[in-house]
Amino acid sequence: MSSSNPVFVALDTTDRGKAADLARRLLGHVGGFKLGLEYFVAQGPEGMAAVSELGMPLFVDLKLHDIPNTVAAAMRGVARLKAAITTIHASGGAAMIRAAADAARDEAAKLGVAPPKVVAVTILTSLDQAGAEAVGFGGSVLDQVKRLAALAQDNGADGIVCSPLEVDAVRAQCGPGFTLVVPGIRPAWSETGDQKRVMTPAEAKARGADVLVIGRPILAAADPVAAAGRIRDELHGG
Ligand SMILES: O=c1ccn([C@@H]2O[C@H](COP(=O)(O)O)[C@@H](O)[C@H]2O)c(=O)[nH]1
Repeated sequence: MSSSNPVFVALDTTDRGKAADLARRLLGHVGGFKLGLEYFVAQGPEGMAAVSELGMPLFVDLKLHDIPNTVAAAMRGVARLKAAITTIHASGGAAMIRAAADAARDEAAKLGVAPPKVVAVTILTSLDQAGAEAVGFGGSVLDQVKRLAALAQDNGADGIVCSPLEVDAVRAQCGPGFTLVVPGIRPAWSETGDQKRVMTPAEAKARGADVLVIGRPILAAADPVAAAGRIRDELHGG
């Protein structure tokens, strides 16, 4: 990941021209680009290339969650996109996590490229305690995130996705080499929207997040480049 700028901007759009234009404008202001399911469904692999050809690290956020055989096959396709980071759901279970991690590494080796970091989504940052309980996660959100982080780490994942609120506890549990990808980032000047477990970029970074995923605070700003610059300044203590 970019050591100087941990921000991956979530280019959440279905529009290839808009994604590529924003990515071009944000070059040098963020550390990488994240493209998700809405973009992939609309634009496919060619649409991903329209952003990856700009040369910045690409985060392919498809949150795969299926039986191990299906996830492994899909993960081979993700590796062919030359993603730097990609996601699965930790709740897919041990065998699914292992299949995803093995497939990513195996396909990348065949292509002679670096494998994507396979990171496992724990509890979505749009869920609060009540929301997590409603889908059947018992105990505190923090305990569930720690449990899923251990499952992911034990089965070959490179890291997890969690909210900034869990970063220090997961870091203590999983150690320095485990990649913590953190959405739910909200500068003090931005709206929370549907995110429930949030923190500012500087707070999340100080707690030990490796990658800060930021969408609407940049995308919905009147001037996305200025918003990205403001976040970068805040991360440097400005
Ligand atoms: O738990 C999760 C996992 C993924 N995301 C993704 O991050 C971005 C956040 O966008 P904002 O506009 O900054 O809220 C978005 O692409 C989500 O799909 C997440 O928010 N929480």
